[in-house]
Amino acid sequence: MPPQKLSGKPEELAAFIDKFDIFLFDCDGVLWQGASLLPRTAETIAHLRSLGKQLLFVTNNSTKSRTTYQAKLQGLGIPCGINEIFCSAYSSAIYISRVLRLQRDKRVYVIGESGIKEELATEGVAYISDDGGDITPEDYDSFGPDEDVGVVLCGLDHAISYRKLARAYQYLRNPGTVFLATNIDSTFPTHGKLFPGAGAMSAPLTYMTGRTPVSLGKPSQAMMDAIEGVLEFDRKRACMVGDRLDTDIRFGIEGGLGGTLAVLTGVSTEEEILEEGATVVPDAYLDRLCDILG
Ligand SMILES: O=C(O)[C@H](O)[C@H](O)COP(=O)(O)O
Repeated sequence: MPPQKLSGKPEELAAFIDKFDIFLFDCDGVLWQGASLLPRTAETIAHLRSLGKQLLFVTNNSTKSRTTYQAKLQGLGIPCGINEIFCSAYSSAIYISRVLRLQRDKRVYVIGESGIKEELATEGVAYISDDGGDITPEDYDSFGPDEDVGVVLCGLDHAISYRKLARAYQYLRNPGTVFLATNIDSTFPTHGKLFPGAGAMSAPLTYMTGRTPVSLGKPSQAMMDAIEGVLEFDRKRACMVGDRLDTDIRFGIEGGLGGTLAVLTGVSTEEEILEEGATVVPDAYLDRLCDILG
């Protein structure tokens, strides 16, 4: 069935919203673009809360920790609890400490930003990273496989460099080193345009090593399982709201959620949503999130 466009159709929209007790919100491209909140977002979130809906903010953006997201949301006028936030930096840290159970004497080599480092520290996982300066003759001599590095974890890094990648490549030459990515989004929506996403950071390593990272962000169900590990909810009464078909909407569909709702303020376009033969199709879509307010 083609997805229903719900903008400007208050009755259909109310009936759709009524089907769910919990809404999982993607962040970049749904709530905000970069530092700018999209129009009337805080009001829309408050409206859903006033209807008694449970909310969860689920973002692939690993540059911030849950604590920093909580401060960002609150600063933008969206009060929320820390347990309402789930980011790919957190799901990666949980995966490394609780699923992989990385030995205490092993370290994680991080390509990424403070969000990953903070979440690893909270889980008690030791990590190293590189400052990313120019590679030097000494680096060519000293870089090499390191038995102490058990995991290479790659996320969005606005200061990605040859040196960071060269070091990761040496660690990954050891087949025992686990290769993880916080998420593998090809692009990242900000300032009304698309820029390279986290997947563009790990892709050169895949090209170099022939190895594909395990991704801990949407649409990976490892993220859904991690969410369920901390929050009990009925999947059939849950709706995933997102701007991206291949991550958010696919995450909801493959997770067996009761519904998926796309918005057109981020990556995926109306043409892609309505494309004949599309493999990932939301149940419904809106021009923008605040259309929920009518
Ligand atoms: O490349 C990335 O990391 C992502 O494009 C970005 O951070 C997505 O965040 P989300 O839309 O899940 O909030």
